[in-house]
Amino acid sequence: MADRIVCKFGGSSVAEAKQFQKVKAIVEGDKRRKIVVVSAPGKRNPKETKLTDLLYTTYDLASKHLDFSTPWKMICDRYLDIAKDLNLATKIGDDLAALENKLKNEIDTVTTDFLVSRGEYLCARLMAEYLGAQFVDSYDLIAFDERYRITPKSYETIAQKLSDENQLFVVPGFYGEGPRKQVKTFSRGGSDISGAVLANGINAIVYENWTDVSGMLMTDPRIVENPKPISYVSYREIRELSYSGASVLHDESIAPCRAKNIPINIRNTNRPEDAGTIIGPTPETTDYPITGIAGRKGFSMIYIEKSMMNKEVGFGRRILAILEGEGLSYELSPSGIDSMSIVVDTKSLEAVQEAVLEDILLQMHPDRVKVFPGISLVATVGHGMTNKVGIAAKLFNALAEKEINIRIIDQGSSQINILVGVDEANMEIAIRAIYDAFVK
Ligand SMILES: Nc1ncnc2c1ncn2[C@@H]1O[C@H](COP(=O)(O)OP(=O)(O)O)[C@@H](O)[C@H]1O
Ligand SMILES: N[C@@H](CC(=O)OP(=O)(O)O)C(=O)O
Repeated sequence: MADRIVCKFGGSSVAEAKQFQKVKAIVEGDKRRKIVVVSAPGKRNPKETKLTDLLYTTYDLASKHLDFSTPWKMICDRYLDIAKDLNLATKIGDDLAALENKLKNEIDTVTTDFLVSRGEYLCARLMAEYLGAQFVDSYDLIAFDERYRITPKSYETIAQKLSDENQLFVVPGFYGEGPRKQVKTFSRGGSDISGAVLANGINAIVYENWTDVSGMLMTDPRIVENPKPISYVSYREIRELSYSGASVLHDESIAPCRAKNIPINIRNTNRPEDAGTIIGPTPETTDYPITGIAGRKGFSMIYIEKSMMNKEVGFGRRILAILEGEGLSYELSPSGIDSMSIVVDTKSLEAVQEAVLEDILLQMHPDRVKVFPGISLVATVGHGMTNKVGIAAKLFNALAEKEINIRIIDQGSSQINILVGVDEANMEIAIRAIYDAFVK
């Protein structure tokens, strides 16, 4: 079996014709790069809107029978410019006109997921023509079951449909086939998952994830100026970091690679000479006790207080059952003797908050129940922290010096992640304080 590489190019790597040219040079630079996955064109500058967001706006307007010409024209211009600048023969204008017609005259037959998926679909069509590669639709490769899990059959389909080892394939990221034959997208940033699933399906020797930074940095470069790069990070560490907000890699893209020990290499399309970050199975010793810091906003804390709670058998289980009954998943649940806090996603809570609180009051008879919105979670991650004395003290001291009130503390049993909950307004300050304490 020949060694093959799956390479995924994110929105920033396909934002315009000159980025397509860089992609071509990269793909042609290593003959093992046989499967190319693309996102929809991203921002050409920080002020621009991602094409995926323009598609969401277009759908929103079209479905309300409002004028969608402004975002739609921006979408069309992006594709037409790329096709023109690269002298492509594809009649992309015809595809766009057909889509526009559907939006105007048959909007009831168009779903959000279908329209938004066209961002990746059209980009992949252009890329396939530009690279002289075979286009394969991800709808024909990746299938979801009723609970939106990727079906095991998908991996067999991928192996079979992409079996020609001499062929270069281009596949759109971000979507697949839903359980009712509809187009179904992943969550935002999901092209990373598409690439990982294909890497698993074809037993790739490496999954390359090409973006606009030279690998994973110790924290978000939009928060700390020039954070130190990470040359190696374990699957477990990256999962904690990406789940907690390190948006460079979608957290659900780790499992498909981890299952087959396929290393993930994060690389920079604008600096292909940089080695980037390798993500692999084993922990490695690093210069610092921590590997990275990440933060995510948008959480709420449900706080429940009841005297003698610890003696009430099944209290925690029944509270969680109430959440389950409303289809609400929870992130973490630090508890005391007479109190319990449950951290949930604010947006998901909003839809069911009234029902959840009513159920808790009626079924659990608490002394007090209150929702605190506006919480962010900051994760400090690293194998180097395990069994090391003083790490937590240093971290809390750094936050205290900045007068940041800690709302939640959770050191997972894995010991490779210390999570703190702070007010959203303090998230960036907290990340900078922790970075300065451990790295500077
Ligand atoms: N720890 C981190 N290391 C590197 N980049 C990070 C980190 N946290 C957040 N980012 C951001 O992730 C961005 C890359 O992800 P994304 O915008 O999804 O790229 P793409 O369009 O290539 O998929 C970087 O430009 C950077 O701003
Ligand atoms: N285009 C989709 C999927 C994706 O993965 O994009 P990117 O690779 O640019 O993060 C999104 O914006 O969510």
